[in-house]
Amino acid sequence: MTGTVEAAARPVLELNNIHKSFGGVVAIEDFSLDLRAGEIVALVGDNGAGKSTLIKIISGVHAPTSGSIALDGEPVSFSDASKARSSGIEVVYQDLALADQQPVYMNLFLGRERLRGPFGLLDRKAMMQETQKLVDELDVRIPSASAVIRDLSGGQRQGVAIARATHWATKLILLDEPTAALGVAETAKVEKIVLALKERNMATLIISHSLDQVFRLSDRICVLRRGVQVGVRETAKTDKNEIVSMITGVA
Ligand SMILES: Nc1ncnc2c1ncn2[C@@H]1O[C@H](COP(=O)(O)OP(=O)(O)OP(=O)(O)O)[C@@H](O)[C@H]1O
Repeated sequence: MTGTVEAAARPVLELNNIHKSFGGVVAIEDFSLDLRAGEIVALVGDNGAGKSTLIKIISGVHAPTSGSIALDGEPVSFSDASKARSSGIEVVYQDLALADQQPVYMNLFLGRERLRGPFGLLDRKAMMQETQKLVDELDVRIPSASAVIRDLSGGQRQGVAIARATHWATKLILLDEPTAALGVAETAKVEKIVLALKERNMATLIISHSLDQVFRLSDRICVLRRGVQVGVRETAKTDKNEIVSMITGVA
């Protein structure tokens, strides 16, 4: 039992003193944050604060100039995004990377298809069944696992993208403005799916420009200002005024 408690308390992701420059531009100056299983942390900050750069560092797209990253207590250094993916980190971007002409189940397994038999044929039945189970669990409302992506609404597509990330992520899901392109009703549905990630014990980091959304979804809020982590607050113990003044630096 003690072991379980310790495992739950240990951060899934630790970012320590991350710094990132692009030539002369300092995008991240000094950033540290821990993320735990089953929690949603919102990353907020003004335009250009460095939020997307951080997501790209965690997901292996950019290497930090200095600083260290640990996953489950083990130091990691990803040479590219596929290394981060194979370590259990998945990203959902605002502009979806879904194949429009393909059915939902093929998108779920894109590049990682299930094969069967000696000739390595696509195991469509297994992929469809797994997809259906997952979309049911996450309550992603789509007509069926074989529906074609182009026939789905924006919210349904984003639901599929999050389901795909959930299927492959073992540790961490990064959501970069997942509802930026959606209307109110669709946003509400996607937020429900994001909240369901907590029940799957996933650690989730979400970038959002909507403070209303941040307060609906997150357990903690991490504020970034000009590349510096200026504070982390428990959502239940702060309010919008405090977060806005942390974002802007104006008390
Ligand atoms: N590949 C790059 N080359 C040079 N500079 C970059 C690069 N990527 C980001 N930057 C710079 O780093 C800083 C942080 O940018 P970033 O996109 O991470 O901010 P952001 O908080 O995600 O902003 P937004 O909310 O507008 O998306 C900016 O000054 C940006 O111009």
